[in-house]
Amino acid sequence: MKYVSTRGSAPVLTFEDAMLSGLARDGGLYVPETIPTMSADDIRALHGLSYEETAFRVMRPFVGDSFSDETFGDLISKAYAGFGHGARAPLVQLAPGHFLLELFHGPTLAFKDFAMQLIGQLFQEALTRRGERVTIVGATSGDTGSAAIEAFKGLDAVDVFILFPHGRVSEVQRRQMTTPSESNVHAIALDGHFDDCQARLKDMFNHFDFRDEVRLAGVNSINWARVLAQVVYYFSSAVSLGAPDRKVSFTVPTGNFGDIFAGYIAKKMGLPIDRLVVATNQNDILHRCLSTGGYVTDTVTPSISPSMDIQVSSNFERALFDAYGRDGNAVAQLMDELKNGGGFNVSQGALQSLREHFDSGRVSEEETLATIAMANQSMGELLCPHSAIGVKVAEDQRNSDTPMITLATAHPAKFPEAVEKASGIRPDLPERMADLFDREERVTRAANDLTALETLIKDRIAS
Ligand SMILES: Cc1ncc(COP(=O)(O)O)c(C=O)c1O
Ligand SMILES: N[C@@H](CCOP(=O)(O)O)C(=O)O
Repeated sequence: MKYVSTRGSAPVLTFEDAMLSGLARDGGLYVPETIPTMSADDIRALHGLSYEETAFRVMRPFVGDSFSDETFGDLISKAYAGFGHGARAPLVQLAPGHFLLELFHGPTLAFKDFAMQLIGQLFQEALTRRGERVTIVGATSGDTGSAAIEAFKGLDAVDVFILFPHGRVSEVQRRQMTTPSESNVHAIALDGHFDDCQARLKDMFNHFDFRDEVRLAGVNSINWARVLAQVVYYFSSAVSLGAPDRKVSFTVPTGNFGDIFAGYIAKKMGLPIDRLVVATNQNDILHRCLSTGGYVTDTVTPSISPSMDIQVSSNFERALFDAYGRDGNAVAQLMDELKNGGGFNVSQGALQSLREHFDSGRVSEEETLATIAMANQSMGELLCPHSAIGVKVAEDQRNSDTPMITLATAHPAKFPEAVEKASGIRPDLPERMADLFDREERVTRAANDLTALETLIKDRIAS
């Protein structure tokens, strides 16, 4: 199995090398050269399997020779052992034909744990075997950072630096990043918004002297392994509703387009998915793009769903690569226009191709609060604001022929203020996190400046 860059001119890599590299050296994102498929019988055979067994069967063809069957199976088992629900990703019914996929039973209470817990294991295994060490730098609007710190803390083959936007993550998210005491993890509060954090991260990858000196690696969804691990729950949930003999649709609260892109990969693999619906908050670049064809950045407006306060949506590049017939030069040109002019227009052909798979909807702050209240009263489910955005768009767009699965991407207790304002209920953190607010915080404030950030990282590694 080989991986190619969306911009067409970086070296072709194996799964393991793509995983350890993060961003491709031409600035693009790695994708599989070809997408392995599963037949209807292969999918039917997933009925009754555990989440871990499903994960093995869905992901195995993408991994190639990088890990043996036995090792890969063991690492999957270790990854999900700490989840707080036997099903790992339970499906609950909200209304006739509408289901909620609860992805918040992992250690940091967000869907990021599904991928991060696994790639923590894969990194440690691969780096120990190779006798190598890497520096992971991640950008977060709250959940990726906490999941990464949780998954990589204390591992001896990695140092982890997480850039988060100062003052723009929830208090629970911040404390999850700043309270672990392990010396290999570092939380950095950047003066800026999430797009600044992500832009500086990409600058570091494109600054080859720094990249090679610190042996830079990434665990954002620029890393293909992150996307791959998220493909699994599309299969597990669709199968539990009757796939491959019944089609389903998914609505996905979306920011960086990684989670919904995993759904697109599941569809390409053969899972009968009807619609993939992008649900955005007021930072709605994806909804605007799918509606008009114009991908034009705007200022990031803080919202009550802070993890989705994103205007430059990294993985959209992977969708564009397919929509432009896998033409890396065309994608590179669009990304240059984005960098230099703040946007681009998607060609008619590419837009039509995107619309064959994706629908979209945008939810205001008021609608988000109203949906939390409605779901609590009428559906018996306390939603986080991100999941509420998904439920609102799903309710607006679903039809009676095809079951709709909405992804619940975080636990309501990560965003207690918004949930309490909407429902009158202040959700509690699980018992194992009950002392989160008593733990000591460790954080470095930093300017939005590439050189200063690189110096900070190099100094920390050397000390
Ligand atoms: C709770 C939550 N919901 C939704 C999203 C959006 O997911 P994606 O960036 O994969 O589109 C994020 C951040 O990634 C998140 O943390
Ligand atoms: N919402 C994310 C933003 C980063 O997304 P990623 O999937 O690319 O890691 C977050 O919570 O940090």
